Amino acid sequence: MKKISLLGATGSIGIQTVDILKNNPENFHLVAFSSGKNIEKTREIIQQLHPELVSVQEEKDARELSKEFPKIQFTYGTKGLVEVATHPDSTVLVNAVLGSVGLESTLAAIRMGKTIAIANKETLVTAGHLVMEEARKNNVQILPVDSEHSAIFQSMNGENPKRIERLILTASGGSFRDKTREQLKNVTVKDALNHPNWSMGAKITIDSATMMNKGLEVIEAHVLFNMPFEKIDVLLHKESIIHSLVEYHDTSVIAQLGTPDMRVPIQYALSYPDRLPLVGGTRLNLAQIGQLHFREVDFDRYRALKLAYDAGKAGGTLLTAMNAANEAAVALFLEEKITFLQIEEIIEQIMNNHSNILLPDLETILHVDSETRKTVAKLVK
Ligand SMILES: NC(=O)C1=CN([C@@H]2O[C@H](COP(=O)(O)OP(=O)(O)OC[C@H]3O[C@@H](n4cnc5c(N)ncnc54)[C@H](OP(=O)(O)O)[C@@H]3O)[C@@H](O)[C@H]2O)C=CC1
Ligand SMILES: CC(=O)[C@@H](O)[C@H](O)COP(=O)(O)O
Ligand SMILES: [Mn+2]
Repeated sequence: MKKISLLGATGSIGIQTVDILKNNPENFHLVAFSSGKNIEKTREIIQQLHPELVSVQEEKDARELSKEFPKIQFTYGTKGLVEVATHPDSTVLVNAVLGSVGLESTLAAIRMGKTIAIANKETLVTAGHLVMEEARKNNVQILPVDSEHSAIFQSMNGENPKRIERLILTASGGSFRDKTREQLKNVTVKDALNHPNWSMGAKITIDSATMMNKGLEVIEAHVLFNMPFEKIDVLLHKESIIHSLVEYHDTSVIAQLGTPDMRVPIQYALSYPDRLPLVGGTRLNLAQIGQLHFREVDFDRYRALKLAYDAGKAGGTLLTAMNAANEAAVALFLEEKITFLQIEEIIEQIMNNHSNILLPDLETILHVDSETRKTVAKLVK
């Protein structure tokens, strides 16, 4: 029986994780979870899985819930995320919270020796070197949940990492993959939220449309698999059936395939090194699909992807600034305060004006993160 702490239980990844836990009560037990502002969903999860500790975003919600559920302990805010992540009874942390707010709790859980199943890519982008260094020191495994990284992880199983020639991340191209840059000028939030293959949270769906999602994933792959950026490629593959590939030095290419269903990588990270049957999973029928398509990525069309490679190669606080600028700009786009193309313009402006600090400590990262968000807010006023 694995005992689980879950950050971001009310989100897209969180809800799918909860489903897996519900379907496998003999394998997993939810000890503690966090949510944000969705109190209805928080109640539902409490009633279904009876955790010991729950953290919400606002203090007032924690107070209200503790009246309703007197046997459960409630906490809130950033300290609440840390309390959930470090609950003494859990051995695994599933980090499915959105954004760099997940950083401190991840580091705290690693210091407690917990296995980390990580969907929260912003944490790995903003402070990958700190996370991996802490994991090494504490002999902790960081297991990928992101579909591409899970595919790479599965394609590396039993292989010697020194024999890898390159990692190939597949990209669907997002909601606007068939549009030119000219056509992107007038796209709406509603259009951008219409991902062709995946049903996900709003922020990552916009990231897919700008291709910043793939940029964050290139950096995530560099961090998780210790691979230089020159050996990480992106390949457009509109069907999202091949979830990513690893090419070896003997020219062999090993990939992981499947119908687009995030429950597969989530469950694999939870059951690793075993595999469990997926309740309600859809089997891949390649004969029915008939054809898969591949295309080289155009860095002029997908400027955000180029910016992410640039930040990745530079390293340091430029990564934090890029990530925070993206988080802030996407939030503004979702509030209809800026246009779609302004997202990458803002990121580029922040990156151009940033004085980079290499190998930053946690305090520096948190400072750059919050200052960048303030600068973006001022730029848009
Ligand atoms: N969705 C997907 O299929 C995939 C997602 N990922 C990554 O997983 C992470 C989560 O994505 P996704 O599930 O789509 O996101 P969602 O927006 O659907 O969910 C985010 C979760 O985080 C909570 N949350 C947001 N802000 C805060 C905050 N400030 N404090 C505490 N909790 C907060 C939300 O709470 P509430 O809703 O209650 O307010 C919710 O539980 C992201 O890093 C994303 O890139 C990676 C691969 C695929
Ligand atoms: C499901 C998942 O892992 C997402 O990150 C997905 O990859 C988004 O798809 P694209 O970024 O390829 O459009
Ligand atoms: Mn992904």
